[in-house]
Amino acid sequence: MDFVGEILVIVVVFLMGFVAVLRWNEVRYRKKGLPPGTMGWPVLGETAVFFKQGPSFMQNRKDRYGNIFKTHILGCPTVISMNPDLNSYILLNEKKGLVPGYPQSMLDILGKSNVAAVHGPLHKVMRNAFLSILNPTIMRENVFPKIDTFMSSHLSNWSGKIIDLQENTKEMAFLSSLNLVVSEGKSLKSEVFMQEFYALVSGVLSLPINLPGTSYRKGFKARNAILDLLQEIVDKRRDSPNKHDDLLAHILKLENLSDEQIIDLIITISYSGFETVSTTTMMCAKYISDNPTALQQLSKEHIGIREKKKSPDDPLTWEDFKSMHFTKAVIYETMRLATVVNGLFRKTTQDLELNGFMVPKGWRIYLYIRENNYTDSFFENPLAFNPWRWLENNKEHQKYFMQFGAGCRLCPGQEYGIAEISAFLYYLVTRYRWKEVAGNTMLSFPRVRAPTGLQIQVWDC
Ligand code: HEM
Repeated sequence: MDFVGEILVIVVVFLMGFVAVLRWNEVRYRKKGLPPGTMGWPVLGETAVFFKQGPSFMQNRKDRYGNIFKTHILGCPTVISMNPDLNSYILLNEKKGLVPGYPQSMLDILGKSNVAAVHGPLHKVMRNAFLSILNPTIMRENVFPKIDTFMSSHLSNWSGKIIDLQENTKEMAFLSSLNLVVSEGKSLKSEVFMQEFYALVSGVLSLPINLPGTSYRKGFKARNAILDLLQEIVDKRRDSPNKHDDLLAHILKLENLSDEQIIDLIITISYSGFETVSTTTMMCAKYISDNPTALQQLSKEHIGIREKKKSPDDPLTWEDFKSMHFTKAVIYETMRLATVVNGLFRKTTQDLELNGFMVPKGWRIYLYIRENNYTDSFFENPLAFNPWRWLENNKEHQKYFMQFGAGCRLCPGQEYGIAEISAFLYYLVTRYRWKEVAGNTMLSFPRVRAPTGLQIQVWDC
């Protein structure tokens, strides 16, 4: 056989090998009653194509198999549901064996007491702890004034500068919650802390492959560094006679929480409000500058609040925040149109029948909620930025708006997050005018992000 012939034989053998492995992987998941779909490669499944194609991966499979199908992503056999009513049912029925099913990477990196990952009695303990430290009185008297002071200072001296809103809002979300949770945050090498935190965030949704250079390995290392920093703060606090006025002081008053649970709670607060808040804030600024009528109405609301104050520099009050109805509508509409949260993960604790399909025990379910936001029977003219729709009395579409989740997992940081974004927008709109600099492009999946940043040129009002 000549050289070309040998190469051909090798290629054919390889191709046959690939096909055999793919086929074997399909056959081993062929159980009666499972939804239709494909499983891809052993271990890797269809993760790469899922991330690469995002919404079109979903649409292709929906066209081929219907709105419930199986696949293998992020290291697990997974059923994807694009059925809005089934998604609501799953979120409202955790007790029927539909518990959170976030990928292993998230549990390893955010900790095994992370509220969003645990279920049963531990979930109750951690969620109650969370709700008690962000209760309405603490929110009004302690948290909101701090958010306001932080935002007022964060948005000072922007005039004449080019600001990268993506970087800036990330920094804002991280520092704002660090400042609130541990008041030592600022003096505590916050730059080092921030870099470790960014590495932790990138590892949270990754394949759990612990090899040098993987996001998972970097995220895990960052977790350990953050654990050391936080443990040092907790130890010092316990030995300190000084009084502190931050969320950690409230957390340390809670009974029956171990140090590990306290630290996981701090990481959860910082993580949960990081990407959601920073992305929503960045996209709010983008949408209002693209929609002059919305910007005009927002300015009117904010200037109205400022004009009622003795001095324009007086801080925002809780009552001011509560009166910002149009601001809240802008935030909701931004979350809908940009789809800050694409989907939620659940896991079955027993074999379950869902919509006529069998989902085996231990499988993941990915509730793909993105599509609801662009369905015209839920949101008329869904591709238009229309904050006014949230001021109407139509509650029907709100049932399908799941950006804050639903049921016993409904986001407990919702008001805190909206307060941060509202205060940011207030100082942006009342102090500055801005214009996007050319060359900004946006990607929408798996995260909303501007690969080269979102630059704006800023002037004083
Ligand atoms: C615009 C901002 C935000 C969005 C879009 C958002 C979205 C969500 C969603 C969709 C869930 C449900 C997850 C699930 O069912 O698996 C959730 C849960 C959660 N969120 Fe938020 N969130 C935001 C802000 C925040 C903030 C600022 C915090 C912290 C202060 C926070 C803390 C949490 C926690 C701890 C949970 C888990 C609750 C549980 O499992 O009981 N979130 N969030």
